[in-house]
This record gives sequence, C-alpha cells and structure tokens, in this order.
Amino acid sequence: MFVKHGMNSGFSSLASSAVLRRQQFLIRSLKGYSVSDKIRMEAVKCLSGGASLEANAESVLRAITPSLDPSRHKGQAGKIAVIGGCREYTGAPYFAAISALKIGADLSHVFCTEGAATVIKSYSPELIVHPILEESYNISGVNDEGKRDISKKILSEFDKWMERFDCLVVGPGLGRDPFLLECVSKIMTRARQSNVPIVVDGDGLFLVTNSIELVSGYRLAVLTPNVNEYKRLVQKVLGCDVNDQNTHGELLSLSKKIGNVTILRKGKSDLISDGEKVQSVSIYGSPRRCGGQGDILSGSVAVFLSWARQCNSAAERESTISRTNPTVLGCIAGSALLRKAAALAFEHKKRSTLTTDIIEHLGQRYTHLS
Ligand SMILES: NC(=O)C1=CN([C@@H]2O[C@H](COP(=O)(O)OP(=O)(O)OC[C@H]3O[C@@H](n4cnc5c(N)ncnc54)[C@H](O)[C@@H]3O)[C@@H](O)[C@H]2O)[C@@H](O)CC1
Ligand SMILES: Nc1ncnc2c1ncn2[C@@H]1O[C@H](COP(=O)(O)OP(=O)(O)OP(=O)(O)O)[C@@H](O)[C@H]1O
Ligand SMILES: [Mg+2]
Repeated sequence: MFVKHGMNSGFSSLASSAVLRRQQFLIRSLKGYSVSDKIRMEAVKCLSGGASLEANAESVLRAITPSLDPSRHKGQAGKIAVIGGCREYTGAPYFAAISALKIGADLSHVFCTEGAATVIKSYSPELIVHPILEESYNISGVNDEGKRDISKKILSEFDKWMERFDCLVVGPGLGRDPFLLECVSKIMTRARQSNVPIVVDGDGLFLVTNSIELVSGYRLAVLTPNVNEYKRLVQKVLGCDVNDQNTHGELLSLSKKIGNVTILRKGKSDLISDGEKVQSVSIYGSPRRCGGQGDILSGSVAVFLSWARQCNSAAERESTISRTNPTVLGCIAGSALLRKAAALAFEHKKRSTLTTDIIEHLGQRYTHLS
C-alpha cells in the first residue's frame, strides 16, 4: 500500500526535486545567522563530544535556541504543523500547536476534521486550522472510487502547504478511524519524501506501530510513546513484553530495529535514544499526571528539533559538522522545558494544575534565554 523509497523512477525524480526545493528553502531560512548563533553552534559541538547530556539540558536549550534578532523575518523561527483533531479529541492538537507558538515558533498549523476545526479555531485565533481530514462515519454512503477521490483531494490539499513546514507532529488527538489513518499514512509518506521531520505521538503511534515501514529507517522521525504506546511498540517490533530490568538495552534495540529512529520514552525519567546511546532527562517536574502533558511535549520537540537542525545545517556550511543528532537535542530540550514548566505550574496551582496552566509557564520559564 505504501510507496517505498527508490522503487519508482517517476516517484524518485519527484522526491529528489522536492528534496532540492526543501534544501534551498532551509538555506534561505538560514541567511542572517548572527555571531550569537555561531556561539550557540559551538555549544552544540561541545555537547556532541560524548559527555552525558543529562546534566546539560539547560545548555542544550541555550545552544539550540535562536536569538530574537530584529533582522529575521516571520517564519525563520519555525513553522510547525500538527496532524490531529477528530470527533473525540480537540484538546490534544490544540495543546501541541499552541505550545509550539508559546516556545517561540512563528506559525503553527493544525490539520484536522471539519467538526474539530471550528472548535480548535475557537480556542485560539493564533492557530491556522485546515479542516481537511475525513472520518468514515462522514462518508459512509461513498463507494470505493469516491473514497479514493476524497483521499487524493486530502493529499493535494496537504501538498499545497507541506514544504513550508519545518516539522510535522502526527497524532495528538488523531483518533483511530481506519480511513482517516490511511490518509494520514499517505501524508507521512509524502513528508518523508521531502525530508520534513516527523514527531509521532498519540494515535500516530497507534498507526505507526501497525505500519512500522512508515518511519523505519527515517532518521528525521521521532517517536514519543507513553507507557501504553511503548508497550505496544515493544510487543510489535521486538516481539516481547517490556523488560524493566533492561530499560536502556531495550530502548537501544527498539530504536535500532526501527532503523535508528529517535525514541523518547516518557515516564518518571524521560529516556531518549537514536540507537547509538541512551540519554535521560530527570529534572523534577510535577506529580500531577493530568492528560495533555505529552501533547505539550510533542509540539515542543517539533520546535526544538527544527532549531537544532538549523544549527547543524549552518555548522555544516562552515565545514564543522556537528556530531549531535538534532532529533535527540530536540527531545532533550522539549523534555527539560516541559518538566520545568510543570514544576512552576505546580508551585502555583498544586493539585488543581492542568495542562493549560503548564502551557502558561512555558514562556515564563524561558524568558531569560531570549
Ligand atoms: N484533551 C484531549 O483532547 C486529550 C487527548 N488525548 C489523545 O487521546 C488519544 C489516546 O491517547 P492515550 O494517551 O489515552 O492513549 P492510550 O493508548 O494510553 O490509551 C487510550 C485508550 O484506548 C485503549 N486502547 C489501548 N489500545 C487500544 C487499541 N489497540 N484499540 C483501541 N483502544 C485501545 C486504552 O485502554 C485506553 O483506554 C490520543 O490521540 C491522544 O493524543 C491525550 O493526549 C490526552 C488529552
Ligand atoms: N511518573 C512520572 N514522573 C514524572 N514525570 C512524568 C511521569 N510520567 C510522565 N511524566 C512526564 O510527563 C510528560 C508526559 O508524559 P505522559 O506519560 O503523561 O504522556 P502522555 O500519556 O502521552 O500524555 P497525554 O495525556 O498528553 O497523551 C513526559 O514528558 C514526562 O516528562
Ligand atoms: Mg499522549
């Protein structure tokens, strides 16, 4: 069902021209990197030297965050798209998309179903919301050919926007409708052809666990499983139950088996691996486990990994190639910031702390870094 890389020459040339356009776009958006950006690149290079990143999450945050430079234009600090939002869930895509903006991205889009779109728009005028996805219940009278047409239309609507995005977040509040998930797998394949990074969370992980080829071997993919999602992933990919006696070895094996995609296993400590080594973020957060904190994390990781990629691309242009994987840096920064914001929110709101309270503290925790 899915188009594989290099399997079709027409597809290959389409993909390579898309990759070229994207590279040109990245170079354009890097113009105007300042002296302070170069200092940050040096910090990234130091961090890639092999020392544990656990104690250096603050340094990672500082290293990858671009300066608030007046010469920059709208879009250079990041354009993120969240694919999620259906009949059941509207909060999750909102949390992910608004967190991206609160951290410092310039534009945040949401691609969701029509019913969810009105609700998400009413939460925030800052978000750009595209009501393009369809669920089976809404097209129950449509025959197979009609469904193929709808699917094509969804893909072409998404295509109009895709190359503008620095990162996609697939899954917060996506639901598990089979027709909708099939369309989303096509969107993911298209994003992969254009080298757009993809953070996969929530129901996106449900999709990927059952169709691992969507991300397998894609070094710009990040999976952010919670306890249930991790369990399903381990069972499917490694064919066994989660082994809490061998957390690091298991995470390494899982990442390697999926072709070195980056995995952020959420829990008491967040564990991050791209199959090379395991790093953890254990900064004290909050004892509240209200729903939606993972959605903040996925939106945050998307922004930070986009910033980390810009640092690395600029470093490469100066022939000093950073050895740090930007997807790993993005995970470390996202996890650290969420935990610190959660701690601040809990200080104020105690047991009544909610996800919206944590979002309000994302910027506050971050202002000293501007
Ligand atoms: N306010 C909101 O809109 C929120 C929405 N959320 C969204 O809720 C969705 C589910 O996330 P969870 O973290 O609850 O997911 P989990 O996988 O942790 O659990 C979801 C529920 O589905 C059940 N389930 C597990 N495996 C299943 C399967 N194979 N088929 C059907 N049901 C299964 C579980 O028993 C559980 O009750 C995601 O899209 C997530 O993004 C959450 O992010 C929380 C906040
Ligand atoms: N036991 C814990 N102790 C401390 N922090 C935790 C714990 N479990 C999760 N977290 C933190 O909460 C964040 C969200 O993780 P969680 O497991 O709640 O995700 P989730 O279930 O996907 O959330 P969501 O409700 O948004 O779907 C993680 O980044 C992690 O840092
Ligand atoms: Mg989740």
